[in-house]
Amino acid sequence: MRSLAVASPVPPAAAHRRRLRPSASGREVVSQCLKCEINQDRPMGALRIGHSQGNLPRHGSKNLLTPAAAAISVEQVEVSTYLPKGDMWSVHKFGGTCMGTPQRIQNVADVVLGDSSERKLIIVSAMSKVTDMMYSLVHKAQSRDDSYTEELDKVFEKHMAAAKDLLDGENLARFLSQLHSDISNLRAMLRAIYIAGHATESFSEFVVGHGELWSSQMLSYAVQKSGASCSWMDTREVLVVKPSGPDMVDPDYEESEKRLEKWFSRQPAEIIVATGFIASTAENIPTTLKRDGSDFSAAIIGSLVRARQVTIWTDVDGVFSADPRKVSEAVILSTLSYQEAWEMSYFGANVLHPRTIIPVMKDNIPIVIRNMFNLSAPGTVICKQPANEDADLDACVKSFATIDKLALVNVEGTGMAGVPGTSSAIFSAVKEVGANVIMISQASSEHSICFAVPEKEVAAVSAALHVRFREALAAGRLSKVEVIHDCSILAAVGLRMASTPGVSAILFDALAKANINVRAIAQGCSEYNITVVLKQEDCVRALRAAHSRFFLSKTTLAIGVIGPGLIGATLLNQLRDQVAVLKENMNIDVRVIGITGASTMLLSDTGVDLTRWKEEMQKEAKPADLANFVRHLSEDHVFPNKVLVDCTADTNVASHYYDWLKKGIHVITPNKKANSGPLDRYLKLRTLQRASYTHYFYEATVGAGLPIISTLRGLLETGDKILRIEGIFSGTLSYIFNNFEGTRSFSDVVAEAKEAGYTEPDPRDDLSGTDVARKVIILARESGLRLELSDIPVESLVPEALKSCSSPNEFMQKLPSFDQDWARQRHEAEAAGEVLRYVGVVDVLNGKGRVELQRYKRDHPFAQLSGSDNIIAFTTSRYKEQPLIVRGPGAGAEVTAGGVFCDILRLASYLGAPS
Ligand SMILES: NC(=O)c1ccc[n+]([C@@H]2O[C@H](COP(=O)([O-])OP(=O)(O)OC[C@H]3O[C@@H](n4cnc5c(N)ncnc54)[C@H](O)[C@@H]3O)[C@@H](O)[C@H]2O)c1
Ligand SMILES: N[C@@H](CCO)C(=O)O
Ligand code: NA
Repeated sequence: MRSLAVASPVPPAAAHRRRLRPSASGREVVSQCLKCEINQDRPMGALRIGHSQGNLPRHGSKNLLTPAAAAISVEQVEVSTYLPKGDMWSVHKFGGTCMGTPQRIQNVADVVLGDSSERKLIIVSAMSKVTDMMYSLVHKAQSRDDSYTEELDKVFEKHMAAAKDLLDGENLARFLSQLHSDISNLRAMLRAIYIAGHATESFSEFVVGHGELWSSQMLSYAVQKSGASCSWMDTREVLVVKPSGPDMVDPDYEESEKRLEKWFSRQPAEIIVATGFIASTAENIPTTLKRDGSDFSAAIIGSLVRARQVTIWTDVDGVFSADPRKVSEAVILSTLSYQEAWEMSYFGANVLHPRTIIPVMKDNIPIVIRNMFNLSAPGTVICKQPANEDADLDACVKSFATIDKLALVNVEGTGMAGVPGTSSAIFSAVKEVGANVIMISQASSEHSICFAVPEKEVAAVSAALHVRFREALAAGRLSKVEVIHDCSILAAVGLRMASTPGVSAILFDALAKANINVRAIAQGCSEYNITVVLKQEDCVRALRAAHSRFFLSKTTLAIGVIGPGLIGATLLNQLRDQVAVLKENMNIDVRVIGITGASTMLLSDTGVDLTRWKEEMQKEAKPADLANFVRHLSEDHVFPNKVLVDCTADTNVASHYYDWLKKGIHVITPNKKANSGPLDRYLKLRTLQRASYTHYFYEATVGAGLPIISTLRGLLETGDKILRIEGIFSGTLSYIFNNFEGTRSFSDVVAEAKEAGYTEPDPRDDLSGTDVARKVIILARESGLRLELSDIPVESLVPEALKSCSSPNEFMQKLPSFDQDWARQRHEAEAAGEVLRYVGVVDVLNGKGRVELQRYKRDHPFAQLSGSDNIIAFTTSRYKEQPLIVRGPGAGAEVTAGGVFCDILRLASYLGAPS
């Protein structure tokens, strides 16, 4: 910690002897005549000050208003108390909302008293809305609008009411007498402005500064009530500033420090409550610190006393990692470097104005942003970044910000390369039309240069460039001056970011995965920001994608479940039981943000409560509308990665996969319809999948949760050659023939399979062999064969007479009449020492597939199955003598939903989740 800069050589007793008491009129601190003071120029001289009220003083030829609109006389006394500096001081600034009501002012007093620092300097803004009221008074008076008088009355009443609530006894009387006097001075002054129809800058600055005078006096009395030693400071006596541009001032530190020392020598209280916002010029004309003035006051004063810390009290918990209105998952940052705070405020983040940071930055004084209305929030500390802070990649990025309503201008042509002066010519043309260039990017080939300007300025810029480069364009040295409208900037802000390998990769990867196109990129050498230009319509999505990649769990998936039937519902329940574990162990944040059935749908922005999705579905659901459902998933939420899980058996739903993938929505499904549908559609879908960053997984379409598709992929991708795939692919038919024994009837066993959840929604899809044929086609296509479903000869087990049944129920009712036929077939096989098995074959060598009922000897592996077992044998170049066999339950709710869940995690890991 820093040591004391200046210690007091004078014992405290001496200090108190010289201290000025509050004047009879109620001013806690009596103003000194600054002009005389300057003339006398006695560095350590303290002043004894007389005080009279009501007159406007005259200095030289100028009609001046002293800080408190009070005329004063000055006489000298010797210096007795020096201003101590350093760690003993803490500075607090309370904004207008913190001072909004008497109760809040009392809360502020309590916070001040609760700070155990040895010395405290408290800077306050005017009560909320008062500064605006004061500006409006001036505005009305100079526009000769009589109503300024009523407005002045309101200002008076507001402060009187607040004071009556907050104070009592002598303090109240003092405050009210001062308030009366100030208001009557203001009335006179506003009258003068009204008559003149004009207010000079110093007149209006004088008027508006009263809000701070009153709020700070009330606070200082409130603090005094507790018996604490507290003085009130009118910072116009201390803070000296000089104009440094339109609506900007620079502090004069040296002069301010001198004046502060003198002020302190007269009032060496432990707590000083001071006005924010107001100051005076070197000529002692009252002025203000302009926008965000009180923060600036606090920073300057903090620097003058070399404070331990400056705390800015406001109504938010601290500085957010992104605009919380756009990114609901934005987090409060615990620390920020001064430069990061600078960058962020440039991008419009509600941080401190950059100039507020400068005074404290030079002394490395931390600024803490705290919430007055949530004292438990630790806030954000803005300080010098410790050099040894661990270089965690993610920690490099502190926040994201966006700027909308921009246009990119692209100047292109071969005549630019190696020609010095082109960029100067471009930007001087831009300057002539007064446009503000927000970002510039030029690739080193020098054939083009592009820059971003506000959309409203681009027409003028473009016209100016066309005029400036008319000849170059005509001669073809420049090929075009192009404008790209409706752009936004996304900026990532962070110290060391630009110099840490991998940060931009993560950023661009997140954008790519969210399917966002980047139009231009700029990264300064300043290390503090990477700027990308993108289409405005993509901007919020890009912001969320980038933000969630760096700030949320590493991989966030927003899921839409279509078809909460047997598999869909089971999946939702499995997710319910596992999401917390995934978040904790794998950093995967899974949110189901929509569920749609055939008739109703449930939408959520942040995630359905999976413990009660069924009730919600009944209570909150809207009529199902797939287009709206998909729109919700692609637009209405903060999550960058979206996946639709199709748990229907619907061909129509499957026909949308292509469009969804194109929109950047991943697709996961146990529905076989897309992969076994028309070949051209299938190929189109797969081509798109391969060409994009969007994923399509369908492991559960074959063998339910068994690793069939992934095994086949593994073989193919490592260069093995598939010769033949053969197996029992139907859980239903496996179950039926495994259990069709003894005295049991065929129809009973089918009903059992249906009951167990093995069958398709319509069991005829299983018995007809269609379901198996679809699986054969899926594996055949996966192996490279270009077959249509109709190319697969299928032996159907559905009796001809039942094919036309109108419903699955009717079919099930009529099935028993065919039990006799089935019993006969089975007995014939048994007599030969064989069993019936329904198999599918992909004959890759001959480019064919088939599905048929076959008889196998009792010792054949296909005869050894039980339950709903699937068995799939891959014969390949590597597995030629003995096939690679995958066996296990190949249907049923839990295993199928488990297979779909597995695909969801596969997706998460493709998107960057840890393995
Ligand atoms: N059951 C299994 O063992 C198993 C195994 C592997 C694959 N599959 C496949 O899983 C899928 C679901 O099977 P299931 O057994 O859960 O069937 P199911 O009939 O129980 O569920 C399907 C659900 O989808 C709904 N639905 C139908 N059309 C819809 C639409 N257009 N929009 C929204 N919802 C719609 C239905 O109302 C129903 O709730 C099927 O494609 C099936 O082939 C099932
Ligand atoms: N009905 C199918 C579900 C698995 O795709 C079966 O029985 O195998
Ligand atoms: Na599978």
